Amino acid sequence: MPESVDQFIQWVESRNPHEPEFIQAVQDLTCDVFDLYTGTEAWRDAAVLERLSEPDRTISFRVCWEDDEGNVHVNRGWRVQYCGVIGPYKGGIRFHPSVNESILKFLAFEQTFKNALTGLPIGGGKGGSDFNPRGRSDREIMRFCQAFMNELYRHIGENTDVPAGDINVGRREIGYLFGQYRRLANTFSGALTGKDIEFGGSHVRMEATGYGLIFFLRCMLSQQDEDLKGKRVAISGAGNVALHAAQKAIELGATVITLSSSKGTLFNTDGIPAEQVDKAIEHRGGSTKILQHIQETSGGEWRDNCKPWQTPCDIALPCATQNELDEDDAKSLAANGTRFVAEGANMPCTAAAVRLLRERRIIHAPGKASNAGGVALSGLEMAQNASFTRWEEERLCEELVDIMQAIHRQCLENTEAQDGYLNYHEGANLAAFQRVARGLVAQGVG
Ligand SMILES: NC(=O)C1=CN([C@@H]2O[C@H](COP(=O)(O)OP(=O)(O)OC[C@H]3O[C@@H](n4cnc5c(N)ncnc54)[C@H](O)[C@@H]3O)[C@@H](O)[C@H]2O)C=CC1
Ligand SMILES: O=C(O)CCC(=O)C(=O)O
Repeated sequence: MPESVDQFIQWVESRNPHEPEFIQAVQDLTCDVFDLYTGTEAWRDAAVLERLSEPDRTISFRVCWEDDEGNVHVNRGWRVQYCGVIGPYKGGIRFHPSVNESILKFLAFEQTFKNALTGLPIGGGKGGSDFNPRGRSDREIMRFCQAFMNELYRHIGENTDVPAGDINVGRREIGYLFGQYRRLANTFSGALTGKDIEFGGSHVRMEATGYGLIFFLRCMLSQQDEDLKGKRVAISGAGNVALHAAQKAIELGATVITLSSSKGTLFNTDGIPAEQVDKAIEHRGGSTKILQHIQETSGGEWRDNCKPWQTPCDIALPCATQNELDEDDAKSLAANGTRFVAEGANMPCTAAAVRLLRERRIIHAPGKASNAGGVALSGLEMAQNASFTRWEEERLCEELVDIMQAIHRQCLENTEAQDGYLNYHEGANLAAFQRVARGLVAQGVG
C-alpha cells in the first residue's frame, strides 16, 4: 500500500523505466485521486490504483510490407489493451515515427478514463506503429494497413477491442484496415469505427472530436457567464481535430487566429476565413502545404518553426500532439491574457505547463474530458452497427452535445471552486477514476 503519491510514482517508475509519457499520465491522475483512493477501504483492499498502473496486456508485432519499388520494410506494431472493465477495449490507432510503447501506454491509460467519462460501455485501448506515412503513395499506405491488420485482426472484434483512427489514421486508412479485417475474419462487423458512411460508418464521427471540444468549451465559458462570440482562439495542428474545432468555433462567432503544423504556424489576427477551413477539411493532405496555401489565398503570416502560443489570444486549443505546450508557452499565454485552455489533443501540456496554468488561474480542461467527443461518437457508431441501423445526423449532433454537457457536469460535481477557480483536471480525474474503480471491485481481483 503506497504511503504517498511520490512513493507510488517511484514504484511505477521502477517498473516502467524509460517511459516518461506513461509516468506523466499516471502521475497526473494519481495526484488528484490518491486521497480518495487511500481513504476507500474496498478500493485499497482490491489494489485498484496499482492494478490500473498496468495494462491488461500489450501486444507487439512485426509489420512487413513492400514499397512501390519492391523494397521490403520492417516496422513495429502494437495494441495496448489497457482496461476492459467497462466495455470492449476502445481507442485509436496512430501511425507516426515517434510511436513507441510509452506513448501508446500513456494514450491507452488516458483513453481508459476518457471513455469512462463518456458514460458509454467502452474500455480503454490504443495502438499504432512507428510507420511514417509521409511521402508514401496510396498503394503503399494500403499495403501497410493490410500488413498491420494481418496480425492485429486476431486480437480485435466488435465485443473484444474496437480500434479507430488517430494521428495519420483517417477514413482512408480505416477503410483499408477494415477491408483486410473483413477478409481475414470472414465477417462484416463493427470491429473498427470511423468507417466510411457507405459501409457501417456513422454521421458526425469525423467532426465529433473537434466539435465536441467546442461544445465542452462552450460549457466552460457559460460557467463564467461568457460565450464564444468575439473571442480570439489560437489553435495548434491542422488535422482532423484542429480543423473541425476551428470550423465550429468560427460558426459560433469566434475568430480563429492560428493553425499550425510541425513545421510552423499560420497567424491571421483578422481571422482565418471559414471557407478556407472548409476547403482544408475537404481536401486533406499535408498540413504545412494546406496552411501555406491558406496564407497565399487569404492573407496572414506564415512563421517557420514557430508555435501558436506567443500570440495574444483569449482561448488556446492545443490540438496537435502530446507535450506540444511547455512551461514557457504557458508563461507566454499567461502574459498575453489567455483565460481558457481546452485540450483537443491527448496530454498536449507538459506537467510544468499544467502547474503554471493553474498557478496563473487559467481555466484548463484536460483532454480526457474536452476531447472525448470523438470516442463518444465511436461508441454511438458501435451501437448503430450492433443494431444494424443508421441514425440521422441531427440526432447524433444532439447526442454529442448532451454527452459533452454531461462530462462537463461530472467535472463540476467532482471539484470545488477555490476562490472561484475551477480545477477541471481534478473533476475529470475523480469522476473517471470512481467509475473504473467501482467496476474493478465489482468484477473481483483478476
Ligand atoms: N481523431 C480523433 O478522433 C481524436 C484525436 N485525438 C488527439 O488529437 C490530436 C490530433 O489528432 P488528429 O487531428 O486526429 O490527427 P491528424 O493526423 O489528423 O492531425 C495531426 C496534426 O498535428 C500536427 N502535428 C503533429 N505533430 C506536431 C508537432 N510536433 N507540432 C505541431 N503540429 C504537429 C500535424 O501536422 C497535423 O496537422 C492527437 O493528440 C490525437 O491523439 C483525441 C481524441 C480523438
Ligand atoms: O474513436 C475512438 O475509438 C478513438 C478516439 C481516440 O483515439 C481518442 O479519443 O484519443
